[in-house]
Amino acid sequence: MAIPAILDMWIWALLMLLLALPLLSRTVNFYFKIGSYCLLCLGASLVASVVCFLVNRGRTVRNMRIVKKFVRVFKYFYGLRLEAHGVEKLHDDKPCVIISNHQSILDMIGMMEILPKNCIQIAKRELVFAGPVGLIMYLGGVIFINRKQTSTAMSVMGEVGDILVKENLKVWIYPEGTRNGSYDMLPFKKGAFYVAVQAQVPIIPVVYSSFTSFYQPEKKIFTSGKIKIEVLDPVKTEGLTVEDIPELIKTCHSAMKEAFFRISDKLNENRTNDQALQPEQ
Ligand SMILES: CCCCCCCC/C=C\CCCCCCCC(=O)SCCNC(=O)CCNC(=O)[C@H](O)C(C)(C)COP(=O)(O)OP(=O)(O)OC[C@H]1O[C@@H](n2cnc3c(N)ncnc32)[C@H](O)[C@@H]1OP(=O)(O)O
Ligand SMILES: CCCCCCCCCCCCCC(=O)OC[C@@H](O)COP(=O)(O)O
Repeated sequence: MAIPAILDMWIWALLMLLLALPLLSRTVNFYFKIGSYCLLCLGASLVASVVCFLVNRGRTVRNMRIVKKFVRVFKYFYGLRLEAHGVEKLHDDKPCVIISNHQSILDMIGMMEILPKNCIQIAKRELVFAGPVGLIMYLGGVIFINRKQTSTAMSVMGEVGDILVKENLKVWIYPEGTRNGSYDMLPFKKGAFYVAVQAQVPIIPVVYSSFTSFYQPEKKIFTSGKIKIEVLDPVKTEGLTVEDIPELIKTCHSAMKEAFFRISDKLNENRTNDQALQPEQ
């Protein structure tokens, strides 16, 4: 008996939907999680801004302790387990430049997990306009730079170099200069190294394992997962000058890249060969 064409079409449509459901649910899950993360950031920023005003009455790096308390809760909402090693290297009450790889807007969770006291951050200027998120960054002492204008960015970073020792501050900079979700590390921008050499303070590299085991925006994947954090040994800059900066960058980049592949490797097992993190040849 021939199935009426209209019924046949509906059966096909239903079959297609059932087949697409896992993909659909993955995509729905991805946007739900990212959307909720942004809303969480906005809402928490608003509340944290009020608390910061009440407690510290304005812009001060001390507000970052309040930000930390809020952001450190986020990992539980997304089933992210963070495992940090060497964090004690950040607890020296002395100025330094902290540099770390930058993979996504989720990096805030990893940063706030280990952010030491009196540590300001360098951010792109656009973020100051992200509503309450920009407000809480401003209140927390974040320094905003215009990446499109090297000269002004350099002078702002130069000012950072001046206050580090004067005010016993640390500064956290993402030397890749932008989010990088690839299986590798981008070449480093030079600003962080100029600041460290100018202030003659150590550079402390921090490496986060690849998020690709649980977070791949291009494939709409955002599941629970594990982030390994490794704080590497401080790199001295005493006695160095701007001529030493290219070598300094190479030293930091290769140490971080080695650590990145090492701590990401285990998260790599279920990845196809061509995608696997390939250690430097
Ligand atoms: C309560 C709930 C809250 C929930 C919400 C969360 C709130 C969280 C709160 C708080 C945490 C906030 C965390 C914020 C995170 C934000 C992340 C970002 O936005 S990352 C993007 C911005 N960061 C960077 O871009 C830094 C890295 N970039 C640099 O350092 C660059 O060097 C820069 C921008 C200074 C210039 O970049 P170029 O693109 O021009 O490239 P180059 O190659 O580095 O420099 C070009 C030439 O300028 C010279 N130069 C660079 N810096 C110099 C300097 N300081 N002095 C002299 N010359 C310098 C270099 O020698 C080079 O010259 P020759 O080509 O070698 O001849
Ligand atoms: C009013 C609009 C509000 C929009 C919601 C804001 C939610 C923000 C979530 C926290 C952002 C934390 C800072 C961060 O990680 O920014 C990423 C930048 O490095 C991006 O640089 P780039 O675009 O990769 O060059």
